Amino acid sequence: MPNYTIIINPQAGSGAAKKVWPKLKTALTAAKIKFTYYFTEYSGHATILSRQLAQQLPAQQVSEQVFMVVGGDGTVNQVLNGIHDVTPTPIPIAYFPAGSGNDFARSLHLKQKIATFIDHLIKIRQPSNLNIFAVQIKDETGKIQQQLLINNFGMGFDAHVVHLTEHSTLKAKLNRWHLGNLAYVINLISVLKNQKSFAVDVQTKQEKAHFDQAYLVTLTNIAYFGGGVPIVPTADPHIEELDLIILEKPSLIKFIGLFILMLVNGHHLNSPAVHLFKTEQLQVSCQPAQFGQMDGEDMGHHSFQLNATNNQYPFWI
Ligand SMILES: Nc1ncnc2c1ncn2[C@@H]1O[C@H](COP(=O)(O)OP(=O)(O)OP(=O)(O)O)[C@@H](O)[C@H]1O
Repeated sequence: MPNYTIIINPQAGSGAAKKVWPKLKTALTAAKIKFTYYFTEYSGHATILSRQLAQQLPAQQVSEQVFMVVGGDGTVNQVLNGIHDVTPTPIPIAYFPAGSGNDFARSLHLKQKIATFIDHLIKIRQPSNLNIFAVQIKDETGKIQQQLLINNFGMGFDAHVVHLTEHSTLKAKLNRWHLGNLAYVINLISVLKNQKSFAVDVQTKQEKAHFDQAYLVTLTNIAYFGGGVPIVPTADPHIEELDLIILEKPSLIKFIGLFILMLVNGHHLNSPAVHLFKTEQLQVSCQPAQFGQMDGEDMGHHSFQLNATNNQYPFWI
């Protein structure tokens, strides 16, 4: 059985992770699982903390280590970015979902029930490789960021919703009644009123495309975004594939119709206003500046240029 280094984000799920941790800790101890644990202390700390902890591991212990995340999609993203290149053999990541949206867990059917999680954990013998994306993000200042992502990168509509939600107290208030995702729905209405269309250029290995009236541009590794909205039902992290969906600005009535189709049967993908690229490498850029989101984290307001490729990472799930 591996040694677990556990990173808990006490803020995830507006405190859900902090609340569940004592019960999870008791269950891990009862199951005789070996672990050490650390709480994140500020936003972005999971990357720094996990990196430091991975760097401190004696070489002979690396093959027995698993890093476990107790938090949401953003914390998994940060731990992955923290540890992925520290050791010659990547350290697998286990995950107990305790965030607000938990889209990564949803796409992998991971369990939030402690007993089921522990039962499964003790049966795992080897990691499973999943697809992740390596992205290079350049903004209008020329600043380049290299990041790994597990779920999606969005420009425009979805990122605008994330921006408003992350900058309001509504999500925290609603999370008290386990209704945090309602904050996204409420902000979605405000974004519907304010989001303008924008220009997007796409280049894949196979084709080039330009859209003058893009509204939502989302590169995704999984079926969901925004806490369970099935944006690309065929996207699957078990498949080495980049899925880019572009929605051209629809009328309000058409948007509502597409949204209903998306929730009901995924037939929004058949609309002429929706364009889906499935590829192994792509470049996408937007003009003028738009809000961006990566794995549900606000990336600010920029004219992004994105380069993305597939990668594989071992998960202990
Ligand atoms: N101690 C802390 N204080 C304040 N913010 C923190 C702390 N630790 C982590 N964070 C930040 O909390 C944010 C949210 O984390 P996370 O995405 O895991 O939870 P969530 O948003 O509730 O879940 P999901 O992404 O699944 O919707 C991240 O941006 C992270 O940097």
